[in-house]
Amino acid sequence: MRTYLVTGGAGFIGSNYIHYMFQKYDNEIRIINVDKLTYAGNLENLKDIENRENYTFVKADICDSEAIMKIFDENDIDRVVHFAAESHVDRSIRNPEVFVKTNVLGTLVMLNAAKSAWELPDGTFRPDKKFLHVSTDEVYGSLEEDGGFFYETTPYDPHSPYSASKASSDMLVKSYMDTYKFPANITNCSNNYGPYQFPEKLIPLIINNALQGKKLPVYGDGKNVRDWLYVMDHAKGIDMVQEKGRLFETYNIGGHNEKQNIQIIHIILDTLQEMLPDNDPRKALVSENLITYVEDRKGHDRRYAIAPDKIKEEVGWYPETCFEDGIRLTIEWFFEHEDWMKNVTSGDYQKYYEEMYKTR
Ligand SMILES: Cc1cn([C@H]2C[C@H](O)[C@@H](COP(=O)(O)OP(=O)(O)O[C@H]3O[C@H](C)C(=O)[C@H](O)[C@H]3O)O2)c(=O)[nH]c1=O
Repeated sequence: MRTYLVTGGAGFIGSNYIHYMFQKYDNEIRIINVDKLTYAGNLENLKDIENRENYTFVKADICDSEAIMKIFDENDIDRVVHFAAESHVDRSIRNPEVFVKTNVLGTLVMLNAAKSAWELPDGTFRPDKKFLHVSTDEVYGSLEEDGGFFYETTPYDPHSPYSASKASSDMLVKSYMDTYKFPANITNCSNNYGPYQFPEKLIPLIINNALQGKKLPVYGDGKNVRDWLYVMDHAKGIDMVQEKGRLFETYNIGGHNEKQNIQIIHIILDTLQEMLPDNDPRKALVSENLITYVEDRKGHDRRYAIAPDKIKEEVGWYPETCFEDGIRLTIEWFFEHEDWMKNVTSGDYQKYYEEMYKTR
């Protein structure tokens, strides 16, 4: 039975990946999930699988090399899938340090632990051990409004402290592959959306605010473009890259679904109107009048878009969920998980939200 070590498995993408993996492999795999449980990590995301015999949760910080080494000492890990990261651009602009610590140093700890567990005396690695580093398309910088794509060969040009920290972590993984022939892959994904996403990110924030009749903050002119990827498609892509991709390669994973932020907001409002029953009091609150143009994000990247070629040709992956379906599935999930949203937006979230939008 293959054993996976998933870092950041209680977060948004990590928890969806764990769900995907158990749906696909059921009892054929074992998953150890190591997560620090920051504000963005939530064991509620994994409630339905927490009692599985082939699942273990370890609360630890990936920067704690002793705790990470212990996991490798006690388990014969076959696959590492490294999600754990600070991920919110706005937070990185306000407080970059924690991004460098978790994203850069934490990745180094993971690399060192896997290397020392998997390395043979002759400097080669035990067969069939693989490390996958989950990263972002933001490392490539920003595209012009009217064209072009990010390719795996596009030079890195990160702009925010967040993307700079992810670019650094990618470079560390690359250096381990180049120097030690460490068996790894890097994936760079576009903007994810779907169940369990923390409402600091555009889509869940807009859904949550609209349902409460709160203002919908649009940064700048609202015409920045993101390439939206349904999170379960991403989970499938990661698994396919790890099993079918060429070792040492980078694969971009994009939604091929470019939309301006303002378009996203209109689609959400229309879909909410359509899905809410007439007798639901929230229906009257959902309105375009909530749209509020606010101060732009500093250094706001204009456009991200990923070329479809490499992962499709080499691995056979493509995004299966069209945005219309993905957004309905997401909204349906939020309707069914009102308590989840209430829990994650209580306490510190209010403080964060008020501070973030004080000047906006
Ligand atoms: C929260 C918020 C955002 N925006 C704008 C800013 C962006 O142009 C777009 C999406 O913002 P968000 O913060 O959701 O995501 P990105 O900054 O594109 O970054 C995200 O996608 C990449 C791939 C990652 O790697 C990041 O980890 C992930 O956070 O909406 C607004 O206009 N209003 C708002 O209230």
